[in-house]
Amino acid sequence: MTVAAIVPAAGRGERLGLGRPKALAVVGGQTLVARAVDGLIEGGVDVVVVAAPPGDEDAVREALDHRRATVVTGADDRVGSVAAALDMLPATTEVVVVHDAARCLCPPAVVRAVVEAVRSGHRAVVPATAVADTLKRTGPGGQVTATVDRSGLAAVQTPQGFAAATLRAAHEQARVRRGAGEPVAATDDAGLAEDIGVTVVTVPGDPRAFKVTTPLDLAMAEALVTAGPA
Ligand SMILES: Nc1ccn([C@@H]2O[C@H](COP(=O)(O)OP(=O)(O)OP(=O)(O)O)[C@@H](O)[C@H]2O)c(=O)n1
Ligand SMILES: C[C@](O)(CO)[C@H](O)COP(=O)(O)O
Repeated sequence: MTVAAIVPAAGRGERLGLGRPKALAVVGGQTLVARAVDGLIEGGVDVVVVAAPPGDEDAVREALDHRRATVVTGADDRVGSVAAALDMLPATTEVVVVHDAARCLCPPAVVRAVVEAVRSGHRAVVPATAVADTLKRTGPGGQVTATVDRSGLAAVQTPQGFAAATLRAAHEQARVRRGAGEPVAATDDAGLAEDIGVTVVTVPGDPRAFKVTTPLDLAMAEALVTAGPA
């Protein structure tokens, strides 16, 4: 059974503000994209396809060095980048995990848990953590309009795992809807699977799988790498 990984790495990293793609930012001497790919391979995936920012494909290939990964050109948004990589997966692929380059310190154990849950028969699997903050709904002027009951809420990470046919069907529907001028609101692949009626299950996520989004996140990643294994 081939387990493939798609690594969306084509974002511009506007919130990080380095003036170059976030996937090429460096933590402990390694780029985020290289770290993410290493974690996936250590987690047991057989094939890796990375979506690079258009124009930065060679820089991503260089960052990946000798790693077993194919680089494709990404798109304007994450859904398009994942779709471009999905087209490149071998036909023998049965399980696919989609993993943000930006979640570069995700422990391989999370990759294994997600793959195992798909192998056991779930069509869509996400790692999830509890929400720590109190959540408020806000209106005009930032005024609080309600306190949200967080007991039924989870913060969802990547890698997200899918039966290959499910991920293909979910992206095909998104493509068709976009082609018809309909907006596709999902911010993750599990959301696209939900849109076609697939049940998504959770496995425990890990705080180290946080997404490097801002300069503070990058500093936190650097500190964690310097501190060594938890
Ligand atoms: N067009 C895009 C946009 C995002 N991503 C990837 O999706 C993941 C999650 O996206 P996010 O953290 O929001 O990254 P950016 O889009 O780069 O961030 P920003 O909004 O600050 O520019 C990242 O690994 C990013 O590279 C992608 O492959 N293609
Ligand atoms: C896919 C994701 O990492 C799940 O938490 C997240 O939705 C991606 O972040 P974005 O800011 O929505 O691109």
